[in-house]
Amino acid sequence: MTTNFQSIPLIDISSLVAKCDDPNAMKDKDVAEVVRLLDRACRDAGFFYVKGHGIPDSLIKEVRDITHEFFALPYEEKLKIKLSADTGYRGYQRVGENITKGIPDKHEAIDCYTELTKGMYGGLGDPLVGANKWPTVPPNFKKLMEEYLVLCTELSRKIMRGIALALGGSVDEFEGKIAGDPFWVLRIIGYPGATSISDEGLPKNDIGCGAHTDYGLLTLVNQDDDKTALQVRNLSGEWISAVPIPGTFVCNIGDMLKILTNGVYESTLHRVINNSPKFRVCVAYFYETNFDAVISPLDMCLKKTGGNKKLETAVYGEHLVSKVLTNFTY
Ligand SMILES: N=C(N)NCCCC[C@H](N)C(=O)O
Ligand SMILES: O=C(O)CCC(=O)C(=O)O
Ligand SMILES: [Fe+2]
Repeated sequence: MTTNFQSIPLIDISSLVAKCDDPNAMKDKDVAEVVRLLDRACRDAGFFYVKGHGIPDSLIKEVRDITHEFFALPYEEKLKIKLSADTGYRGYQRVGENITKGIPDKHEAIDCYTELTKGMYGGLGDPLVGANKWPTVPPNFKKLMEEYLVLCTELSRKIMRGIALALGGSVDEFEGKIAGDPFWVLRIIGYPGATSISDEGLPKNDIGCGAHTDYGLLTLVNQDDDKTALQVRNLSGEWISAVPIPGTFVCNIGDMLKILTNGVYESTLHRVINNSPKFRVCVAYFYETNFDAVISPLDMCLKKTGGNKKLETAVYGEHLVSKVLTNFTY
């Protein structure tokens, strides 16, 4: 639904993280307050920062540092894990290879997904079949990212528990058939620094990632804390910067959660412009539904919106595959 928000709310989720698996969680006044703040943030902006998430700052920082190290390698080294249709769209893409609304983005990235095998889900996932392409330099890259993925999955499950309560549902509303077996996407992204100068004499850059929405339930953004580049669009079309706040993740809602809530929560448009002269990295973890989940508005959300189904039913895996196939020219 989104509003003319001018800033992105920051929520301390420590009580939710500690207690969301306790059957009496909602009776706890600190949890109830987090739930209320989540509801406000998801309605107003579809974007929020979280602190008190329990993932060690040292690990979050190591993930960004190793990402800087990888992108600083010679191009030939990075090409050893090149992404193509043959790799199931997994691996490294150079600057300009990913396309958003027809325009090449000024970013390079490694894309990883839950591994799929041929014929799984009746062939729905076949374009994405393959093993992830992890770099062998820096040597501990795969191990670190896999450790990080486990923690992001667990944290996302907990935030989704809070969101389920925020909608007035049961705590496990998004488990079972919706996301009892959540698919994940990891995008390890590098944005080259600005090399030109604006009329005002400031560094300026091309668009690092064009305006888009995310595809699934919830995104956790781990961004460099010394460059402001991520921008979120409010109702009047103003771009509000998600200024880095050390120790936090930027969280945002994806298309599947928008459908589930019948638009009560928005998958807000956002884009990236790195106007800093320095190279910026972001590691974005996407917590998605089950790959084959059939997603339509929940009854409790239909009730909140006058009973009319505003959004079409979607199959998550189809949505993802159609996006991935248009993000590349092959
Ligand atoms: N898995 C997710 N959400 N990836 C977001 C990528 C957004 C850019 C992409 N070219 C696009 O147009 O969607
Ligand atoms: O670089 C960022 O801060 C966000 C990237 C993003 O929006 C995405 O990969 O979907
Ligand atoms: Fe995004």
